[in-house]
Amino acid sequence: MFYPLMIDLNNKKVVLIGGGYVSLRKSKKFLEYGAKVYVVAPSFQEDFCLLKEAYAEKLHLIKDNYKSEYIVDAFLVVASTDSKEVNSKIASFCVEKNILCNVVDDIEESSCIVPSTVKRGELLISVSTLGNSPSLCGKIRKELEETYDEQYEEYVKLLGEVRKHILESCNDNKEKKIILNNLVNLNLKELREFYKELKKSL
Ligand SMILES: C[C@@]1(CC(=O)O)c2cc3[nH]c(cc4nc(cc5[nH]c(cc(n2)[C@H]1CCC(=O)O)[C@@](C)(CC(=O)O)[C@@H]5CCC(=O)O)C(CC(=O)O)=C4CCC(=O)O)c(CCC(=O)O)c3CC(=O)O
Ligand SMILES: NC(=O)C1=CN([C@@H]2O[C@H](COP(=O)(O)OP(=O)(O)OC[C@H]3O[C@@H](n4cnc5c(N)ncnc54)[C@H](O)[C@@H]3O)[C@@H](O)[C@H]2O)C=CC1
Repeated sequence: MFYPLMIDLNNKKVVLIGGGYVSLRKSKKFLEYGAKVYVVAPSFQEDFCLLKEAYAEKLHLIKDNYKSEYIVDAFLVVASTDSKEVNSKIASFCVEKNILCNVVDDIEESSCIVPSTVKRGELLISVSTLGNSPSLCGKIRKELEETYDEQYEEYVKLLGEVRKHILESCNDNKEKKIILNNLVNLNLKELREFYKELKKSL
């Protein structure tokens, strides 16, 4: 059973074995979330060069076939070669060493899988079908991107600011909860006004 959990990957060592399209897509995402990314493969999809230019410090490309020495100290490993045998060997090593492992061609051998995500600043929405249909994940993600548009970046940030002030200034727990519950019924314009008034009163 997969438990939905948010993991801080900042400066964590993530190793992807395989340098194809799937590895490229996943590497980009890990880099966006601050991981130190190592990719091991005998040959790389050409866009890895562009990614290396953008993330000179954080991305390391190692031209070699898989060897366990590349993953022994990893926090998270992605087995993303086009060989079932190699991917399976990587997965077994990770089980033995207690390393999180995402196997791109076998959910049964994966100890973690990657959901689709919509990120609007500090609002993060994830969608999973537990491997039944990655295409449905993509479809739902696109629908959510329309419902939760770019405005939500400012909206969630403001909610966070207002909440901080209310937690500091309101001592009545019941009242505090009612205010916080009702805040999310304001639209962005109303919330901006509310925040302006709140700051004036401090
Ligand atoms: C189990 C899992 C393991 C993992 O990778 O973590 C897995 C496994 C496999 N994917 C396959 C295929 C495709 N995957 C995508 C896309 C995504 N795949 C992602 C996650 C996951 N994929 C995990 C489960 C997620 C869940 O269901 O909750 C997403 C959400 C996140 C990400 O990878 O970043 C990202 C969507 C990004 C977005 O659009 O938002 C597309 C679409 C495309 O490429 O256009 C296709 C082709 C169409 C199709 O198959 O639907 C195959 C068959 C390979 C083969 O042909 O043999 C396997 C292996 C198998 O099924 O055994
Ligand atoms: N989880 C997902 O979202 C998806 C998974 N897949 C699966 O992912 C696998 C990989 O797909 P692509 O990236 O498109 O393949 P690809 O053919 O573009 O890339 C495969 C990579 O693996 C490398 N490789 C092969 N043997 C290796 C070894 N011993 N050590 C290190 N690297 C090695 C190759 O050099 C190449 O860079 C497919 O077999 C498919 O089953 C495919 C689509 C989506």
